Amino acid sequence: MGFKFNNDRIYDIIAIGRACIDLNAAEYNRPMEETMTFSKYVGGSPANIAIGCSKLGLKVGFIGKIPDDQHGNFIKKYMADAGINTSNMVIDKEGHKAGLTFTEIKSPEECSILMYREKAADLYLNPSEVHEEYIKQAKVLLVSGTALAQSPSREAAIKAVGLARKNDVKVIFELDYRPYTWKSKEETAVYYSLIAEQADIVIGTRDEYDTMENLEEGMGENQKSVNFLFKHRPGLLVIKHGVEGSYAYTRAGDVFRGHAYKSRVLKTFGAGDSYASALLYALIRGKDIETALKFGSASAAIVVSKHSSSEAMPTVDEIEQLISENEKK
Ligand SMILES: Nc1ncnc2c1ncn2[C@@H]1O[C@H](COP(=O)(O)OP(=O)(O)O)[C@@H](O)[C@H]1O
Ligand SMILES: O=C(O)C[C@@H](O)[C@H](O)C(=O)COP(=O)(O)O
Repeated sequence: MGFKFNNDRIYDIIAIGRACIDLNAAEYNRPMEETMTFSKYVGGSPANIAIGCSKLGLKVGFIGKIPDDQHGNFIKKYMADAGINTSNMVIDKEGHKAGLTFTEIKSPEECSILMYREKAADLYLNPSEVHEEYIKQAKVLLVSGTALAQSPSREAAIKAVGLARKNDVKVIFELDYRPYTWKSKEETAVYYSLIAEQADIVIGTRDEYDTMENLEEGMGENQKSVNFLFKHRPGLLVIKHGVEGSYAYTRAGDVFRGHAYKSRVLKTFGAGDSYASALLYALIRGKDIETALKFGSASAAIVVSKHSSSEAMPTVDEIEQLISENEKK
């Protein structure tokens, strides 16, 4: 069973949200306090997903705001070189800076991120900088939950969803909960449910669904989330459970399980973004949901074995090879 997209569009997917900088610990197995060297990559969940999709061969566009400085130049050039259309990446003229994410690799299982999101340029994307002419050229609009954290980026993202709905562009909501940018969990739940109810596909971890439902982490249940969201617009819900794998629920009542693949894990971050890019690639290319879950899991297994989130995004061949090696076992 697959998911139908509008095929007469220039872009397979347009993502809206942050394009930032990741500074990943270049020294492994030590706390950040003792880490002296970091490697720079483009980061930010929607940018990572856009890069992953482009590397898989999809035609990708991006809507966002980047700083008017060396980091902004780096982000724009990297994304353009990755094949992404950057015509709707607006340069901030008010002195806002790039969001920075430092990562810590204490052990393959114990990783964390430290985000600098104060006055990040992406949060200043204005609704007037979101254009219907651009959005209507896409099959899919990918909205990152973090874009809803503050105004005016919040209104920009809500406008984009409205334009997508008006122009029959499928809305994919990646919950992408980063507490650093939000004022309160109560507020997060309000905006998350508002957009999830209007989306065609929602993707998130079990904890992120708990946040959307305004529950303490660990208190939610997949079936209750599914019952709630299928009262609204979504046709497909994807709930991720880390190394335990993931589940996809369809409005028709089907449930599919995706298993995580064994990997030589270097760090855990990057799993979610690589998973989303390959899952969406597979769905957009008309593959069935079970195959899409395999694509997502295989892509994540590859990225957790590498140092970055964006640069490490795999090719279709690498993903297919990992899947077929596991099917021979
Ligand atoms: N340690 C791991 N080894 C292999 N695959 C993993 C690992 N962690 C996560 N994955 C894969 O990545 C997917 C998304 O990971 P998850 O941790 O649930 O999301 P997020 O990174 O957004 O928190 C999982 O469903 C699984 O397939
Ligand atoms: O999303 C960010 O701003 C940070 C990412 O760029 C970083 O690489 C990361 O944390 C990715 O983790 P994931 O959500 O597990 O894919």
